[in-house]
Amino acid sequence: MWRSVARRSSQVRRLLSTSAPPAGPLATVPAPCIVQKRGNDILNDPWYNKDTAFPLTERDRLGLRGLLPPRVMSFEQQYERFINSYRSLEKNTRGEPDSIVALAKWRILNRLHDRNETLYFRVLIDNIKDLAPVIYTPTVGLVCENYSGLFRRPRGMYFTAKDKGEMMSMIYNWPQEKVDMIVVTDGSRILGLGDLGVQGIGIPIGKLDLYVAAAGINPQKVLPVIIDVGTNNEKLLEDNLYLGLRQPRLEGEEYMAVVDEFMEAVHARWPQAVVQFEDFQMKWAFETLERYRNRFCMFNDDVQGTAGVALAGLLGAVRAQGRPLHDFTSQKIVVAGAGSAGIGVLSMAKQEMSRMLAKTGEEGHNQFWVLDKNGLITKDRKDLDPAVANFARGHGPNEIPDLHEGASLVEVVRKVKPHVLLGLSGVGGIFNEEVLKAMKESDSPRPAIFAMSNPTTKAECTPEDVFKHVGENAIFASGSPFSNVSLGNDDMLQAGAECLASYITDDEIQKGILFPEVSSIRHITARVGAAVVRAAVAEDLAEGCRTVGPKELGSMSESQTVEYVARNMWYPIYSPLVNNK
Ligand SMILES: NC(=O)C1=CN([C@@H]2O[C@H](COP(=O)(O)OP(=O)(O)OC[C@H]3O[C@@H](n4cnc5c(N)ncnc54)[C@H](O)[C@@H]3O)[C@@H](O)[C@H]2O)C=CC1
Ligand SMILES: CC(=O)C(=O)O
Ligand SMILES: [Mg+2]
Repeated sequence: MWRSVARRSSQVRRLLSTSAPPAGPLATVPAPCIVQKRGNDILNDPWYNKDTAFPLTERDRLGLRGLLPPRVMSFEQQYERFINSYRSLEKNTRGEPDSIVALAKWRILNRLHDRNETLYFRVLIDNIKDLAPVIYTPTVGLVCENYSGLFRRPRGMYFTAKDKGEMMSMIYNWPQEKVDMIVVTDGSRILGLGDLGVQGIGIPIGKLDLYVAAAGINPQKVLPVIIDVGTNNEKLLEDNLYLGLRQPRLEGEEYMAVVDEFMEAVHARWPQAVVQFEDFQMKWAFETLERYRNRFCMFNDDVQGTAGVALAGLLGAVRAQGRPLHDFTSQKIVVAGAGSAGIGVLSMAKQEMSRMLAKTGEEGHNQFWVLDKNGLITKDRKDLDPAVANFARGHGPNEIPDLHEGASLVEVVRKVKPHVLLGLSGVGGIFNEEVLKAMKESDSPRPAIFAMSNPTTKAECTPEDVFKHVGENAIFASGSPFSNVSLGNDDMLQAGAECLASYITDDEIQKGILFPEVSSIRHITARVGAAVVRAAVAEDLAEGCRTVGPKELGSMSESQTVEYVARNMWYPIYSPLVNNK
């Protein structure tokens, strides 16, 4: 999961301190890599392929002599060559419509990804700020919408309703022995773009690319997955070129049986793999989370991951007002969107408030006003989902008089005068001029506006709108590249969120900077990762890895844990290849 803060350019600057852990490889001599292939099979495998950079000795060893042009290029020369082609493409497409340029950039990167993973990830890591929006939101939305037409080569695995009874054997078709991280979607709610069926596979692919680049996950051990149970998108069903099942979505027990079989198959082959659920429509997001969270190593990123990062932003907003963190418990928060993401954020914010209040023994109140497509949600609403009912406004003495069921956003903002206005509605532009002008009357000296819906066209407002209508002092955050590596349960998420929030200095906070600069993301993920490891150890949930067990993790100091995490991050360098066929 990733996002960052949008700010006026005058406020943008690099944030990292020099004491951050190293982002590059720790060993200068890479360990050899045993390869079972020879000749063309190596050139056609993007994981082993080095293109023109195979040294002559390796060409001899691996049966490559004569299969490549004679000149041996260095990694650096290959890198420069690619960057030059990328820059030429930028130059040549100047003035073209944004979507054409975005897809052209995505294509050139995708071709490199299909050919040479090591070079692809080095390019991505070194240019993360420029390229994250190409491999993830907003371009990934466009890619998903056009996936069937753009398709050239498969990536990841495709499980469908027609594979019932076969998944346990299908899972062994994946060529890698070991998988650590799976991102899976059923394509039912892709960003704010709705049901895109099988075309939603672009999301797991893009997210995993970010995890490799930002968090140092080994790309050989990740698996993007789509579970295709059909689509209710009429346009796709009528499209002859659509690559998914052309049938309406399975529902109820039939749907659940397919996802159950997939989870059992994954667990049978890789019992320790983390399975991240992504972009499932709300009902399935919550149902699968409840169903699997205690049986499998899984989490839902839209519900839990978003909450972790949003909480870090909410805590940052309190600091930006020059108030102690404890004052978070009295922040008035209006949320537009009561879906998987909105309810996830609200639940975590409520937990954090309760935790803070428990320390001082104070009593808390409902600090949230939640709206969905039918306006303000109150206890008068019929057929309320239990997850949403927790946040419905009632009729008690702490309620604002005449804020009725279904009240409009502008009415709610005018009457509540919230400290924070948060959008996770999937509807572009709903924080319009009227709503933003109402935010000017906020009880906070620095009103915070979080327009978190993706892709960009679905953001509730732009930063320009905010600074124009709310004022110079406003704080703005949006959904854009930033990675979160928090896994599993809520305490670990909380630790990650608090670490992220604490990473920003008071000076930066005063300038309205709530999240660190994305170009230095590897340094930050090492620290957030270490905070999560320490929380897992404290909860007795850490399993460790190879020779480092929970005991060793528990005896590490904070800085040793950061160093341990940084040392275990994958970094793209060519390893000497040794044949074993
Ligand atoms: N920036 C980030 O980190 C993340 C952003 N998102 C974005 O959040 C959006 C919503 O995601 P989900 O909650 O999973 O979707 P969802 O479909 O589960 O929920 C959408 C909610 O918005 C409400 N809504 C629709 N129109 C509205 C309006 N005019 N005013 C107020 N509420 C309205 C719906 O009634 C529903 O409660 C998507 O655009 C997604 O891309 C989701 C996860 C992470
Ligand atoms: C960022 C994300 O997870 C979403 O927009 O769904
Ligand atoms: Mg998502």
